[in-house]
Amino acid sequence: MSEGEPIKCLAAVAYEAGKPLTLEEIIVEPPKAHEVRIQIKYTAVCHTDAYTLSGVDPEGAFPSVLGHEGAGIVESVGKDVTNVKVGDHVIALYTAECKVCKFCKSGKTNLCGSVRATQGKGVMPDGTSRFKNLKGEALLHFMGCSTFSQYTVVADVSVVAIDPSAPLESVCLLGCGVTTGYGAATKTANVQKGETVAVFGGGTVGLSAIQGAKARGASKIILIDTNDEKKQFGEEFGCTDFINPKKDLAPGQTIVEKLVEMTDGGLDYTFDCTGNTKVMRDALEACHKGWGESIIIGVAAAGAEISTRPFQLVTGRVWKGSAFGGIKGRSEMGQLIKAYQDGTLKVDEFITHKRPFTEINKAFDDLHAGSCLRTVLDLSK
Ligand SMILES: NC(=O)C1=CN([C@@H]2O[C@H](COP(=O)(O)OP(=O)(O)OC[C@H]3O[C@@H](n4cnc5c(N)ncnc54)[C@H](OP(=O)(O)O)[C@@H]3O)[C@@H](O)[C@H]2O)C=CC1
Ligand SMILES: N[C@@H](CCC(=O)N[C@@H](CSC=O)C(=O)NCC(=O)O)C(=O)O
Ligand SMILES: [Zn+2]
Ligand SMILES: [Zn+2]
Repeated sequence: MSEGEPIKCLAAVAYEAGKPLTLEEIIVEPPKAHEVRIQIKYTAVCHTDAYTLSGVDPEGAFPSVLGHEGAGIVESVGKDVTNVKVGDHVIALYTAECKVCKFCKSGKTNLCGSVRATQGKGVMPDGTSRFKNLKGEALLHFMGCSTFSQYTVVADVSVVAIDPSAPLESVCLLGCGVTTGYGAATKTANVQKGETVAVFGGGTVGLSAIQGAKARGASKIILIDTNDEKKQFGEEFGCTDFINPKKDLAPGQTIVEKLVEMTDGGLDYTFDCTGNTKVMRDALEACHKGWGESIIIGVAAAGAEISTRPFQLVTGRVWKGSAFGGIKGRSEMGQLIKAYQDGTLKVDEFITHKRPFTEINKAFDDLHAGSCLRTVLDLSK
């Protein structure tokens, strides 16, 4: 029984920006009150992990244990934890849901204020870390999850129990990418039957937005990606058209002009799933005058800013953002799991690569290949 005791296990530690992760044994302390220790079984690598490791995230701090798209089994719980118990199958939530804070009670957002401040500093709500290396140096947490470790500790508001029959190897993707894109289309934008949609960036997030738009019966779903390999993926998830702006535009034509021409004046909804601020501008300006809404999902580096002519907004286009697809993790994850089990939500189709945990640095390399959507790492290997 490891309950109440520190656990020594394998983790991938980010010691320095821009450097590979170091696979080493670390010590994971037992959970304190309102904390949960999870044995992580599977984790995927999201573009945001690479973004933070690259050093451009204003909240990125080192040394830390990255990873936020993971699933596992509760090993032990601290005092006063009531929402999960030992043995539960769980998904870690980088967007907490406490159900009692101003945000949670507002009915207007899935953002939760309960642990966000300490989460952004890489510590648990009491201001300390549960991770240390074998030299005794504290290691920071990441996004309230730190799934690149065989064991992690999270706040109780940052974890949801799921149906144990759902394969953890697949549903770990609901911890970020799939939920984010699908929710952005079905919740944040709330796309309706017959509406038109353009998605910039055909990674897991963009393809999930396409999947959500298709589920809602969108009449036209255009995927824009600079990589032709994404056309086939786009079609598999439901896009009706594909544009590679590097080669599919007429001489002198802009992507905005092309999209406006294809949609009788512009899109009802556009989604940025690239993190590129120039793309964000195009996505806004490709919206229909009077009502088109552009949803920013992509994460941009420290110092990057968006711009457009205010006239674009004066004339009725709307700029919005979406975190974790607007999904409240503890209340709504069950519905997504069920949709996956019913076969109405594609998840397995995003797993293009599988690797043992010890190959985690190769999984970061995989991200740069057009053929890779997600690499799932098995933490038992
Ligand atoms: N708001 C939120 O809650 C979340 C945000 N994110 C963010 O969403 C973004 C997408 O994540 P993910 O799907 O994992 O990332 P990927 O890198 O897998 O997907 C991005 C896609 O956009 C393509 N792309 C890059 N530049 C352009 C461009 N100028 N025009 C069109 N397409 C382009 C990329 O092509 P290529 O590979 O050739 O560069 C790639 O196919 C990231 O910024 C990530 O950090 C992720 C999860 C949650
Ligand atoms: N830390 C960054 C911002 C990073 C960011 O925007 N994260 C997204 C999730 S990305 C998942 O893969 C998000 O949900 N943000 C909301 C939040 O509360 O963090 C910075 O400081 O710019
Ligand atoms: Zn992510
Ligand atoms: Zn809350």
